[in-house]
Amino acid sequence: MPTESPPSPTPPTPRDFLRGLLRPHRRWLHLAWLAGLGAAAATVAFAGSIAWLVHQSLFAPGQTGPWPWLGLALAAAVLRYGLQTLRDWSGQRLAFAVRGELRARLAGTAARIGPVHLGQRGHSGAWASRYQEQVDALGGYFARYLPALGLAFAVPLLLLATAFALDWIAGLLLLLSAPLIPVFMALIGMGSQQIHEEQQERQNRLAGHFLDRIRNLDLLRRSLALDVARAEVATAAHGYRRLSMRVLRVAFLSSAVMEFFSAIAIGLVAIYVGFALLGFLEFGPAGKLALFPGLFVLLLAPEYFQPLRQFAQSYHDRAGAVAAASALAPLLQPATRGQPPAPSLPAPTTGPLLRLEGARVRYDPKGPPALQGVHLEIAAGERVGLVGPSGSGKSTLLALCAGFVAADSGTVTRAPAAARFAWIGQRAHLFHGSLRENLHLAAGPDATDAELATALQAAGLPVHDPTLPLGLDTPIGEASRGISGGQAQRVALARALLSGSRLWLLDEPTSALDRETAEDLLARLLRHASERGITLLLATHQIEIARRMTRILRLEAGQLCEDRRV
Ligand SMILES: Nc1ncnc2c1ncn2[C@@H]1O[C@H](COP(=O)(O)OP(=O)(O)OP(=O)(O)O)[C@@H](O)[C@H]1O
Repeated sequence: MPTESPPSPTPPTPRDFLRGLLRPHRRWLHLAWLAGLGAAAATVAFAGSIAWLVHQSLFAPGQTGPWPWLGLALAAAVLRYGLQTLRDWSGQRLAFAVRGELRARLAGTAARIGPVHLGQRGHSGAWASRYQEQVDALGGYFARYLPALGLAFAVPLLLLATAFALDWIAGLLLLLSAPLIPVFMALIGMGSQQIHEEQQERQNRLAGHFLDRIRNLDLLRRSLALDVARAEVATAAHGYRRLSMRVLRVAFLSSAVMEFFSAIAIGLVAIYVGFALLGFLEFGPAGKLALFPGLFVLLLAPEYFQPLRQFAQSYHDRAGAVAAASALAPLLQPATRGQPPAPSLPAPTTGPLLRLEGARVRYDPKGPPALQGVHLEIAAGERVGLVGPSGSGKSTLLALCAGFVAADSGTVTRAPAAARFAWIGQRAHLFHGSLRENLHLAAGPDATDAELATALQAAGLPVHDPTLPLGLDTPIGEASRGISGGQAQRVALARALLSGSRLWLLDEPTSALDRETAEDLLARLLRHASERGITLLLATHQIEIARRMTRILRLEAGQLCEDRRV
């Protein structure tokens, strides 16, 4: 029964994405808010006890000693410090948990969508930048902005209620000055978000740009274009620096606006309290304002603005996080158009290893299919050669069997023995690390050095080869730097042997090698496969290689046009 591709899901908005990230870790935010509120209550106790202490020592010096009030002030200060530390710590815990989970999801998505589709969601430089910098860019939002957001409402309300209880005019002054700040902050914030988005886009481009040039250093040197490449990287870096300075300017501007308005408001309260205490103001409660409530309110005024100030300082964290979220959300989409999850048919316990029924693969929903109407059964132990002109769909058929791409129509059924496979392409993908580490990727962490050496020997690369001076400890650079192409393919064969897979998918494994090395590698590959009863699917342009298989499939324009046993 054919399956059609569902419409591609739209990524969540940045706000929904951020909300989704927060949901499982909400408790840390609640703890931060509670600790912040507790710290505000301790601040009220501290200001009250200091104001009372001054009042008593001026107007009733002999009544009670200063010690109880000093003790209370000290206890309140210590409590406030402790609770503020708890608030900051909970915010950091929240950011830590969210970033860890997001990185795990990104890595999981990259593994799930596989190598073919990974490139469609951004080049490797952009993935690296998103995995590292853009996930980090969310840190400030969770560690500072969200705790500050809740407290920017709750703490001023608590202090405002206290101020109103002491003197309603002072309370009114504070109340009227507060809304100015969010209004100006919002105006600045609108511009800041756009700059953040531009900055992150520039950062991605810079990472990709740099990586491309590093990868192609040999080519650039040979074509004498090093100076041009250097100038291009310098221009891109300069653009990024200019944009970073704009981000900083906006951050400073928002803090300055906040400081300016809070200074004016505190000044107003101070003038009111001062004039009322001196007896220049006769109206309302000002006429009979005593030192205790006056001083209490004056001490509370800067604290009233403190949460708003923190909110303002962390506001650009929000802009940065929204920009990062809009880049990260599409990466975590479950599937894009044309690659729905493969139909889940019960895995057969007997019968063919792989069965394709009317399989169609389309990379571009509007373009022609790369494969269509492929009906095929491959039995365990078969050695199948895939031939056909360039672009006929050989690699796509291998990718479909591997599960790197899904059929957008038709079905692919894999027997349990095909769930694990080894892949050898034109160039082995080796990672920066030692030879041992590269082999452990396939063999698992428990494989012994003797097992690794045996596999290398079988692949034609003895561990005591003079070109491997440090044996299994020989360092290998990314893209197999430090060893030859032939040796890299032998490492790939050793990995296939160590993996214990019953199915080997081979995409022109010898095409980049000289004739002698290619012949040796192919002979070893076929010998080990037949000794172990391994099923082979080998794409090749060389018919003489295909003739060494037990079956030949010919593809043309994505269709299977010949299937013959040799
Ligand atoms: N990742 C991709 N995204 C978009 N189109 C692709 C992708 N990979 C392959 N194609 C297209 O699918 C078609 C089949 O390509 P495929 O690589 O499977 O052919 P091939 O027979 O392996 O070619 P070659 O022998 O040159 O490697 C081609 O038209 C190709 O342009």
